[in-house]
Amino acid sequence: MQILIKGWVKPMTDAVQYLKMNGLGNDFVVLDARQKPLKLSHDQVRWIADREQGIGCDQLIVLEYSPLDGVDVFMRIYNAEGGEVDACGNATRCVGYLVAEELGKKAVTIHTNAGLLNAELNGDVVSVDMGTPRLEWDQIPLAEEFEDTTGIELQIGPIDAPVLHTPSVVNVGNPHAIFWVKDLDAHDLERFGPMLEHHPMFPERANISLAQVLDRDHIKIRVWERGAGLTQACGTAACAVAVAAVRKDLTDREVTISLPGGDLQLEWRASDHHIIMTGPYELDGEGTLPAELFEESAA
Ligand SMILES: N[C@H](CCC[C@H](N)C(=O)O)C(=O)O
Repeated sequence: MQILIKGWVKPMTDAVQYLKMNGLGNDFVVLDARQKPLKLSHDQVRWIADREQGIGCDQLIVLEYSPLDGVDVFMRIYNAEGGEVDACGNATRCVGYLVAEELGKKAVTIHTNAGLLNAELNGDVVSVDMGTPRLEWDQIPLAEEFEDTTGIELQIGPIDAPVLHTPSVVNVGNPHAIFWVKDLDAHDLERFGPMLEHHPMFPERANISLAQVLDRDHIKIRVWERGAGLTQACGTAACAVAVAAVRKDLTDREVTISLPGGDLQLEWRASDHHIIMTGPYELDGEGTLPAELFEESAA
């Protein structure tokens, strides 16, 4: 049986084909492991994600069958550093497109470790219901208890002269810390990102966003992603920032989030507290992984 997704024909050979996709420049290698299960080691993921030695991507996405009835696909997500994570907004739009095209449906259900996500294909954009945010300190999670997660106290910098910051924290299937700034370009995120990602306050580390509110319906952000570093865009960060901005009454519930790679439309719906993220998807190409990549696992 062959699966045709816009020309991505899976020959029934041992070669492992992949698609290259991106959401606003946040790029992915997508493998379809539904016909032939794939068990990837940390090192194999890192090789695939490596932009010099391998194929190059921010995240590796593996499609599997979901064990749940009525669910169209299971989406497994690995960061470039090799670890598996539970949510990836931009990739969810890309997978939503792939599976909707393949099944000839407009709306599909995607199973992730963070829960079931509904994606709807509307021409050149996909809208994803990313579910409801988790807002309690132990759901982020944080190492210390905070009543108000719209602004926690975070000591950063040298022991003898620490600087107190008060980021907002939100979990949208993965942990996010949002630092509100007046001028996005005045901060060296490449330098601060890794320190903040690994701050002891975040036992599962965190995705770090700098957010500049431009208007009640527009926020500009840059993101240092956990396990991937600076990316052109981060869908879950856009979701987290939109939720945090409403909680702090900085914006209304429908907001445009501008990232270096482009804009996402976000709504944190008042009726059911679901986060609806709408944005583009792009199919960049396809290829075949080298057979030797899998020889080591046979060894
Ligand atoms: N780095 C994220 C996963 C990818 C998120 C991002 N690519 C997105 O579009 O949401 C994490 O470790 O939680």
